[in-house]
Amino acid sequence: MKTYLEALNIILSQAQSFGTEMIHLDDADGRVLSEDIAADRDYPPFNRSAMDGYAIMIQDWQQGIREFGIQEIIYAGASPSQELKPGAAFKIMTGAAVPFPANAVIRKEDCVQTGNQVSLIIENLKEFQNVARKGEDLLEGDIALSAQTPCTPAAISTLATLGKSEIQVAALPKVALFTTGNEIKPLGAKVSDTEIRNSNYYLLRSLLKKWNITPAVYRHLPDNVTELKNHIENALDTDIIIMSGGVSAGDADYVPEVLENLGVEKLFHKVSIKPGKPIWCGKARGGPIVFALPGNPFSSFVTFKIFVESFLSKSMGLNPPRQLEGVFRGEKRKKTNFDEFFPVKFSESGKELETTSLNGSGDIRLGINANALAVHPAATDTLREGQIIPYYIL
Ligand SMILES: Nc1nc2c(c(=O)[nH]1)N[C@H]1C(S)=C(S)[C@@H](COP(=O)(O)OP(=O)(O)OC[C@H]3O[C@@H](n4cnc5c(N)ncnc54)[C@H](O)[C@@H]3O)O[C@H]1N2
Ligand code: MOO
Repeated sequence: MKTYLEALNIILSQAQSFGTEMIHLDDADGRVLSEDIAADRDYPPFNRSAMDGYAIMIQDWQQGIREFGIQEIIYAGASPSQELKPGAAFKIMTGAAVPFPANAVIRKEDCVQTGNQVSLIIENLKEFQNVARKGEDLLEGDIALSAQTPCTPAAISTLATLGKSEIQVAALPKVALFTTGNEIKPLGAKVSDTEIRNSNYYLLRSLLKKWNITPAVYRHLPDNVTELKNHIENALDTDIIIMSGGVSAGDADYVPEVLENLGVEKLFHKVSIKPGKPIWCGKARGGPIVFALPGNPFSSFVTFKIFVESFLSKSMGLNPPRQLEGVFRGEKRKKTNFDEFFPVKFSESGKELETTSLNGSGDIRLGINANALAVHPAATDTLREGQIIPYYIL
């Protein structure tokens, strides 16, 4: 049986770009740039006043002038009608261009204006005080954002500043999602005493949404070889097939055999982890990678986070989810000799990890208060207070 790191390496070696596409900036949230973005001009594009105040020539200050006649008012976006004269000041607003030969701005609070005269009540003044100089953020042609930058709010704001209303981003994969199981009913349907509702559809849909992916194909399939075969076969033109349930040892766990009979080459079946041991992963030649996740809700969740997200990250040109280290609080035993993933809450410092409640991988609340998944390493029987362990942020 593979360890999860071995399984992860196999999955990462399958990662590949899904191409690129042009999108509008309105739709860019969470997408990943696939082009370098150069500054179209210097930024700031002009010497920009950082304060509401008065713009003067430092040379006047150096010659001892402390009282100036106000020559003109400059609002943001405007230019003065005449060049600044010696001994004069412009009243100026934050964001306005400080026009040559003005080269210092004294903020309003440090001045007293009487009629059309302004007196400076400061001790020192430096050249370009309170002025953000043209090009000090970026020079025209500088790379402002490089390919593979995620479109965070800050990146989107920068793109807007640069006038990029259309951007090239990594294309999203075409995903088929199948849940399986005769006992699983859709929301709204009547459930008998032995049936349950289809939470994994909503779980996996929600996990995909974070990646801006909406499954192109979705079906709930019964534990029936013919139905499984027909629907999976029809989805072999996608980039990724994600399935839940039907992968362990039960008499109705047909998913691995159906996939193999369809020519999907097995990459691995079973990984030495808990939860998620029965995961099956394969690749159709020239077709999709298939993640057949175990049906228990917490198992589907963990295997999606560890395996599917790593695959998506690398394929989209992002760094895979990072393994961090934290200090375990409490005591935890394990019976298996597998790596065990368990839900934890990390403290504000991000360093202390406290176990949150979970009643096995079938717990319908999936360790709901957790913000991270910690790893109880295979070789350690008992985790003790203060032990350093790996974790992944959820
Ligand atoms: N003899 C063995 N039995 C089991 C093994 C094993 O190694 N030997 N592994 C266990 C482990 S670990 C897991 S995890 C489960 C995984 O089983 P399957 O992937 O075959 O999943 P199912 O049997 O179809 O379902 C498991 C569990 O999850 C519920 N489920 C399934 N789909 C959904 C859904 N869409 N929404 C909500 N809940 C779902 C299902 O009703 C079952 O309770 O196998 C163990 N058995
Ligand atoms: O590994 Mo299973 O995923 O515990 O229930």
